[in-house]
Amino acid sequence: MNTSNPRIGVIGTGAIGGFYGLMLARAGFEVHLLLRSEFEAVQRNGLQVDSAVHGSMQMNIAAYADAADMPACDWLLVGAKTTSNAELAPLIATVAAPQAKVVLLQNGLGVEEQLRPLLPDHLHLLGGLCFICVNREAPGVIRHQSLGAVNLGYHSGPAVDQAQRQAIVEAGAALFHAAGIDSQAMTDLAQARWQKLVWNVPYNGLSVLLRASTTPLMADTDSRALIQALMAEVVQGARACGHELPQGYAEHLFAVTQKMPDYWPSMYHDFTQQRPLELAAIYAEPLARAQAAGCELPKIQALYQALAFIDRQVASRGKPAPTTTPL
Ligand SMILES: NC(=O)C1=CN([C@@H]2O[C@H](COP(=O)(O)OP(=O)(O)OC[C@H]3O[C@@H](n4cnc5c(N)ncnc54)[C@H](OP(=O)(O)O)[C@@H]3O)[C@@H](O)[C@H]2O)C=CC1
Ligand SMILES: CC(C)(CO)C(=O)C(=O)O
Repeated sequence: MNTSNPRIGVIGTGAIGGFYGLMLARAGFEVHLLLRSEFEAVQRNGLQVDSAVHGSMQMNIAAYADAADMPACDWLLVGAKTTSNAELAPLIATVAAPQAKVVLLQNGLGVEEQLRPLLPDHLHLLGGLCFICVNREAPGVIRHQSLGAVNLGYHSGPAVDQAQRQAIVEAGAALFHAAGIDSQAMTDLAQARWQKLVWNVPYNGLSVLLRASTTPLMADTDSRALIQALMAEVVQGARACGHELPQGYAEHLFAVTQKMPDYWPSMYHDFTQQRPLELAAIYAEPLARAQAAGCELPKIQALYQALAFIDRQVASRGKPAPTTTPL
């Protein structure tokens, strides 16, 4: 592998993949983007990120509609939704250089465990937790509203010991640093995935169920109370599974969200676009793990059941007419 100028492939170039892909390309890295519905637009016009933090950025970056056409990459950033991972596994294997690092830039729990058996053993698998507000606005156009950090942790692969695992994670964080992105090398990916759920469990699901973005969700007494109760259950589930989250973490996230611009979580965009919701990774897996540890999470369970109904309705009926559109 090329350590001085690693080749970076983005598998699934949507909001997350496009934002980080463009930032890395802008920093001088060789970046290759795999796209599907937006391939022609990006090949024709390049990729554009309208960022409230970095300004408007536009770049022509090598774009592909077929993974077989991509060169072998040292780092693969998976930016597709968790619902696509199984179908993406053969594409990842096709594009990966020997001993490539595959980084799942995704929310939820159990995503690495689901993908691992579908990948060749010689690939390193990492998780990446993205603290950012981005969404696709038009084909090849991404809106970046705020934040941007990516925290990385090693999951599995040929690394022989903890020192080697940590060196790989630090090398990944260094790539993001070089692109001006905050990134921490984490030692405990499972804990970090639970921690991120403290935000995603309440806000992602409630945005779909109540058709509301963060500002109205935080302004209403009942939805505020519900957010706090859901956050408390995630903390409880994490504890039952052996992950004691930092004291006051839920309160911290609540305060951070109050300072964020009004935001529609990515699950809401999936709902309005009639795409499958990331329910397995964000709800079913944490519920199953907590239950296996003897811990019931009734409010999360109820939210999950309501969302599963909506998800099935969308899948079976096609387009519902959303009552609200994202801002
Ligand atoms: N958006 C955000 O602010 C945040 C998102 N996350 C997480 O990041 C992950 C990605 O989310 P996000 O970027 O919002 O998702 P998007 O829907 O914006 O992007 C997903 C991309 O993957 C592409 N894709 C899916 N399957 C394939 C395939 N078989 N071949 C090629 N491309 C494919 C989609 O293409 P197509 O257009 O054809 O569907 C789309 O471009 C999720 O797990 C989400 O929860 C985490 C933090 C913040
Ligand atoms: C919590 C938030 C909004 C920003 O950190 C995010 O990362 C998400 O939408 O998943």
